[in-house]
Amino acid sequence: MAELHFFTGTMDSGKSTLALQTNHNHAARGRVGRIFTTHDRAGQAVLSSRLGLTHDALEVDSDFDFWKYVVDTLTRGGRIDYLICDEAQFYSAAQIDQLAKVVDELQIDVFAFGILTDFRTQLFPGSGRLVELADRMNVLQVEALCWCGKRATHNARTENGAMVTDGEVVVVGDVDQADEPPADVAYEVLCRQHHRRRLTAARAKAVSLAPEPLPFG
Ligand SMILES: Nc1ncnc2c1ncn2[C@@H]1O[C@H](COP(=O)(O)OP(=O)(O)O)[C@@H](O)[C@H]1O
Ligand SMILES: Cc1cn([C@H]2C[C@H](O)[C@@H](COP(=O)(O)O)O2)c(=O)[nH]c1=O
Repeated sequence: MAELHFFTGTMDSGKSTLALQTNHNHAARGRVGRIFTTHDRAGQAVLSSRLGLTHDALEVDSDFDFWKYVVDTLTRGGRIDYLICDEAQFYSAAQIDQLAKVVDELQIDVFAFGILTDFRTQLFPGSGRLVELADRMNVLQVEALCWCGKRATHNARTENGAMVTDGEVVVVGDVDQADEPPADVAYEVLCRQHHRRRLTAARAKAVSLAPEPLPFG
């Protein structure tokens, strides 16, 4: 039986790497797949992993119809055994419904990868629909870590080094590896407590270096 799989984790937890590995393993056994992504950091129509691997992909724009694409391909004699769908948080709820229909009606496996929540801690529409519809939901085993050492569960956005909670939902960017000077817009993965307190690594460092008044008069 084909299934709709959803693999999720924070930014930088290895989702795109796993997407490429999944494709590699299925292709190595002679299965024929299609790779989709949207708004990848590396540009249009490419799926990229921070480990350096990339693969050509089909770019999913807002009016792309997965059901129509697959049915058209099969009707023209093409073969599709599975779909790899990266950055699935950016897909619309309707596109996730199309993926579920592809699984149920055409017995084609779908492997979707994406972050659950945005920089405001709210579910992306595509991810929310995947949580509702997926046969299997898997949280990535490689844990991204907050600066404090706890498991990172949230994606923070920083602007010029300061964490923000207002702005456009979709802004392509990368995790800020303590860049100096900080990027205009970057991301940092945090545990919930430090996301709530807006305590990024840079701010925690600044606070810890601030001179402390002695407890004497
Ligand atoms: N230089 C490196 N050496 C080993 N692992 C790395 C290196 N750079 C990145 N990684 C691994 O790659 C992961 C990010 O992979 P990626 O697939 O791009 O993540 P995601 O798609 O979830 O944002 C990191 O969590 C880390 O485990
Ligand atoms: C939290 C958040 C992220 N994004 C963007 C930033 C990146 O381009 C992708 C996530 O990619 P990754 O492979 O999981 O690192 O999403 C965004 O647009 N809005 C957000 O709130």
